[in-house]
Amino acid sequence: MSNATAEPITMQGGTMQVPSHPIIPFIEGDGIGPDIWAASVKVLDAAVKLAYGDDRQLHWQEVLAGQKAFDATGEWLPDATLDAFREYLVGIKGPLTTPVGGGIRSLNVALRQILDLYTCLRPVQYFKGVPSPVKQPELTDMVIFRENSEDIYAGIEFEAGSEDLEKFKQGFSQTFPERWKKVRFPDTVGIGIKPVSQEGTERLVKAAIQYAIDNDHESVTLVHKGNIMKFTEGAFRDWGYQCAKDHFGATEIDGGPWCSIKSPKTGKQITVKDVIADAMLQQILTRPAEYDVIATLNLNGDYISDALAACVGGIGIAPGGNINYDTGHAIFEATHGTAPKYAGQDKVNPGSVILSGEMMLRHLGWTEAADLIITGLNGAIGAKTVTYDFERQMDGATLVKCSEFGEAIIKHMG
Ligand SMILES: NC(=O)C1=CN([C@@H]2O[C@H](COP(=O)(O)OP(=O)(O)OC[C@H]3O[C@@H](n4cnc5c(N)ncnc54)[C@H](OP(=O)(O)O)[C@@H]3O)[C@@H](O)[C@H]2O)C=CC1
Ligand SMILES: O=C(O)CCC(=O)C(=O)O
Ligand SMILES: [Mg+2]
Repeated sequence: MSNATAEPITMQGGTMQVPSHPIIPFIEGDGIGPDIWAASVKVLDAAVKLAYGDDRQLHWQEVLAGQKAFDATGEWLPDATLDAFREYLVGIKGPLTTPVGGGIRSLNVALRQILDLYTCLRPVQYFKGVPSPVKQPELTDMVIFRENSEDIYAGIEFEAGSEDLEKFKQGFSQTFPERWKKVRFPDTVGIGIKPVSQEGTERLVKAAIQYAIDNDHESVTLVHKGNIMKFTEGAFRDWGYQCAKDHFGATEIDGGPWCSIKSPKTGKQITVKDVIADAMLQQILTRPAEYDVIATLNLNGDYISDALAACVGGIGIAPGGNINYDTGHAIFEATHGTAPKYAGQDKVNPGSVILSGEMMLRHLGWTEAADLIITGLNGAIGAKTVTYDFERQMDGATLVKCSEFGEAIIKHMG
């Protein structure tokens, strides 16, 4: 163990300053969270050690959320946890449970909203050898920019039969009597509100286009259901194109609305296009090579993330990060949830959190350590030492536990 002092990551003049021994807050998570975290932290520490010896080290600081927090403090998301993510800028988390129907609202969504982590960044790539339900999984190579702060995830809902709904109904039906008549069963209805703003759209689309420029991508596709939800999803499309023009000098192709940007880095053209979400969900199976960077709204992004993860071998290796590119705040986390039926069995694939950690290392600029994780993961999959989710679909594979898969990744790093 190094004796160097642990320090916070800071932002100075819009640039992230990463000390050699940064303090990284982590949430273990509910359900399968503790199993996955135990395996993942070993992989992340091993990659850093192998890449930098004693010169660098991640200093983990546990913060509480979910059941563990409630049992210890009576709060599901204690202020101390939010303060730690605010102060230390970059952190990582396991999945947290959200009850369906009633109960607490999503703690995962709350973290994103309170810290204004407006981008949910979810890269989807194929690792050779991973079993997949599609014929050419290697054609799926996309990066999802899911808007994380708006849409129906803002949680403005009125429960059927509640006093609040009665108040909402009164105000709405008096102000907009013709529209209220369109509600089919007004006595038993529950209502949700879907806010989508120009500012919210613009910062997300700007981040997606900048990412395409920085990482030499060919296209950015705005995915929406704007034919039906004209002033939310349709506006997302229009504001997205406007953003491409205003901030990146995009020009229309053949009279629009598709447009093209000349990359200031490579001089290549980047196409900005759009597609309606249902068509996109069939085309990711039939023509995945046509999609590259995806910019979409919150709910679409949630559905698309899991669908694309399935195409490249499943949610067990689907990573993500929730990022505010302006303040530098970021929390990395798997795409999957708490899979409660597997909790405590040391069984599931820790790949999603390990790859979320790999994204975090890359975000910190620790690319050598990040690269070692990819090498290790490819090695473990290549050797067919895999967890149940892969083993059940792979010929001649050796079934290993969650912890053993982490150890196999470490073994194959160097
Ligand atoms: N960001 C977060 O913290 C998220 C939290 N959630 C929450 O998680 C809870 C459970 O949600 P649920 O809908 O069951 O979705 P989950 O993603 O938790 O699980 C669904 C299925 O996905 C597969 N799976 C999930 N994780 C892994 C893994 N690490 N390795 C291998 N397979 C995996 C399993 O499939 P199989 O049965 O085929 O083995 C599992 O049964 C809910 O409360 C939900 O709100 C959900 C998503 C994100
Ligand atoms: O917060 C939750 O429980 C679910 C969130 C989710 O599915 C996601 O962000 O992908
Ligand atoms: Mg989801």
